[in-house]
Amino acid sequence: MLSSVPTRLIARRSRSLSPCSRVLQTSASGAACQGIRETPAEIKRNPIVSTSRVSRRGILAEETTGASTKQLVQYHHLAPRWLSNLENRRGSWAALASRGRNNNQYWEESGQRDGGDGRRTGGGASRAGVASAGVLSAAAVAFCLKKDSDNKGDALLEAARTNNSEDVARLVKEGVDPNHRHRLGWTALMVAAITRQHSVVKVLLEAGADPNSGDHFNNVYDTSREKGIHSLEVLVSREDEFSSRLSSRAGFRGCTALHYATLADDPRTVRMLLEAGANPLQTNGLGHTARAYAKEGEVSTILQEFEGKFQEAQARREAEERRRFPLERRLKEHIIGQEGAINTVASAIRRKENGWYDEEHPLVFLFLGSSGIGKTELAKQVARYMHKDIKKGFIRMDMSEFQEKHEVAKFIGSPPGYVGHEEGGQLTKLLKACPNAVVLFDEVDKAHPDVLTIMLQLFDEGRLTDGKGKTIECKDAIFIMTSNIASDEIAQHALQLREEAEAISRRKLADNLEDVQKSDDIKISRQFKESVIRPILKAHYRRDEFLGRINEIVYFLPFCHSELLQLVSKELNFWAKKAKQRHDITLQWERPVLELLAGGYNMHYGARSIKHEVERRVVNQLAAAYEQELLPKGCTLRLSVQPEDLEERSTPSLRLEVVGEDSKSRTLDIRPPLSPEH
Ligand SMILES: Nc1ncnc2c1ncn2[C@@H]1O[C@H](COP(=O)(O)OP(=O)(O)OP(=O)(O)O)[C@@H](O)[C@H]1O
Repeated sequence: MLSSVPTRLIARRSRSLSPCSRVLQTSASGAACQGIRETPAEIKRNPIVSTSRVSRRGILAEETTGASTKQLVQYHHLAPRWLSNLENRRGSWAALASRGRNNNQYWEESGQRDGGDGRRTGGGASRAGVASAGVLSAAAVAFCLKKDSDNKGDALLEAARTNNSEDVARLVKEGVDPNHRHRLGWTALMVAAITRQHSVVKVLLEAGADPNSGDHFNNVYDTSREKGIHSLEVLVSREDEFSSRLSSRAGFRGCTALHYATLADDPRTVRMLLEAGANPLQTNGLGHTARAYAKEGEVSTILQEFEGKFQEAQARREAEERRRFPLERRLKEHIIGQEGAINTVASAIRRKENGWYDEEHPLVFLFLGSSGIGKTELAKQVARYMHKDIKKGFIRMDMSEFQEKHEVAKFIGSPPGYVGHEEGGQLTKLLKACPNAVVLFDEVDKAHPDVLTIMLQLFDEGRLTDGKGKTIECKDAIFIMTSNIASDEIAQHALQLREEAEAISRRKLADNLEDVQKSDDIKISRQFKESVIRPILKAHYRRDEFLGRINEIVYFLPFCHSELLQLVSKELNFWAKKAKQRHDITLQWERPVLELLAGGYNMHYGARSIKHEVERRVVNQLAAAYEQELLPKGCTLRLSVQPEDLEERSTPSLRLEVVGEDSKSRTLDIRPPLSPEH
C-alpha cells in the first residue's frame, strides 16, 4: 500500500495519508545518512526507515525558528550534556544487565565506590552514622529501594531493546514488573515489538506482560510539554531507547505492542501477541486499530483473521453474560418499582441485541409519567448497559431549550453564512462522536414543531444532516423521549387499579397486604391507552406520523407503599455510607423510621420528595449534632421515632440516640434554634 505512494508525496504531505504512513519516518535518504543496521533488503520489506538525524535537526530548526541565535548557542551547550547523560545512563543499565547483580550487590558496590573515592557521602555516610537516625534511614532505605526498582525496570527496558532475553528473564524473576514503564511512557513489550525481538517478546508474555496496555508517550512535543523535559532530550530518548524509525510528530498515545509490531511489519510478533490475548480491535488515542497501520500482506491477513475470531468470541461472551444476568435484573438493581417500564424497555433491547429488529430504523421510546419517578434514571441505566464510556454514550438534550423556531439552529447547527455556523449543532456534535449513543430528549412536549420535524426525520431515516451539510448515520442509536403529558391521568388510573387490586385481595382474605401493593400487579389496560392516552398525545403533537414512529410508549406509575419504603431505605443507606466514610459514624434505624419518612411522599415530585424528606428530617439533625460536637468519633447512632404526644398535640418525630458500649442509648439533646422538624 505504502510502496505505491511516491516517496516525495509521503514526505511532504503525510497528513493526508493513511495512519501507517503518518507515523513512519519515510525518507530513505535519511536512513542512508544515519547508517542504520537494516540491509537494503530489509528496508525494502520494512517501510520504517530511520531519519533520526533529520528529525533531531528538525526539532532544532523548529525550536530556533524566529528565535535568537542565543537558543542555538544554548542547544550547542546543552546537547553534548544530554547525550553524555544518556551515555552514562546507558552505561549503568548495561553494567547492571550484563553483570546480573542482585539488589544488595548493586547497592553495596555503589557504597564501596562512594566510600572509596571519598567524594560522595550518600551510601558511606548512611553506613557510618545515620543508622541511629531511624526515621532518616528508613526514608533512605525506601528511597534506595524505589531507586533500585526504577533502575532495574530501566535495565529491563534496555535488555528488551538489545534483545537480551536472558537478562529479561532474570530481571522478571528477580521481581521486576514486566509492565514497568519507561519514564516517557512505553513498556518493555512495546520496545521488543517495535524492534522485532521475538525471544524477548516471548519471555515477557510468559512473565505476564500485558499485551493490551497502551503507550503513554504521545509525540515529542506533547511529551516534552507534559513532562517538562526539553524536546530534544525527549527525541533523543525516544530514538535511542525506543525506536529511531518513527515520526516525532505523529501521535502514539494508546498504541499497544500490537500496534508497534504491526508498524514493524513483523508477522511473528503480531501472531505471538494475538495468541497471548492481544485485542486486535483495541484502538489507540487516535481511534485506530492495529490493522490501520498494516501494510497489505501477511500482517494484515493475520490481524483480519484474529479480528473475526475476537468478535465471535466477544459476541459469545456477551450473549452468555446476558443469559446469566439479564438486563431486567441489572436495571432492577438501580430502579425501584416500575417493573412494567423495565420489562418493556429490556424486551425491546433484547430484540435489538439478538438481531430481531428493523435495521433501517433506530429504536424510539416515549417515556410517560409524572416527575421524579425514574424516567431519566432508566435512560441512564440503559446507556450504562450499552456503553462503557457513559460520557459519550449518553446524550441528554433538554428540549425546553428548543422552544423557539430559531433554536432549530442550536439543535443541528446553522447553515453557511449564519451566526454560529462554525460551532455546529448541540445534537449533531455529540451524535458525531458516538452515533450509537442513547439519546434522551427530556420534556419533548416543550420542543418547537420544527424541531419535532427534524426528530421525525431522524427517527424515520436513522440519519441527520447538520448545518454544514454533513450526514450522520445513527440507525444504531436508541432515542428516548420523556414527557409529563397525561401524567395525571396515568397516575389516577394506576391508583384506581391498585385500589381495585387491594379490594380483590382483601376479598380473598390475603393476609399479607404488601403482596398486593406491588405495581407489577397492575397493568395499564390497552383500552385506557387507546381511549385516554392516545387522544391526549394526538391533540398535543397533531401528527400521526410522529406517534407512528415510536416503537414503545412506556408508562411510569406512582410508587406504591412498599416501593416508598425501599426508596427511603436507599436514601438512608446513601447517608449512612457517607457518615461512615467522612466521620466514622455508624447509623442505624428500624422500620417505623422508614414508615415515618415515607409519609413525606408527594406524588407530584416523586422520589425527589423522599430525598428531600430524608434531608430535612435526618441529615439536618445529623449536621446540627455534629456542629454542636455531640457526636463522639466512631460512635453508633440510632434513629428512632418519638411517638406522638396527644396531650401536647405533637406529631410523631425522629430522634437521634447515641448507642453506648453497653448497648444502652442516650437521646441527643440538639439545641434550637436549629429545629429540623419544622
Ligand atoms: N424508580 C426509582 N428508583 C430509584 N430511584 C429513583 C426512581 N425514580 C426516581 N429516582 C431518583 O430520583 C431522582 C429523580 O429521578 P429521575 O431524574 O429519573 O426523574 P424523572 O422521572 O426523569 O423526572 P423528571 O420528569 O422531573 O425529569 C434521581 O436521583 C433518581 O435516582
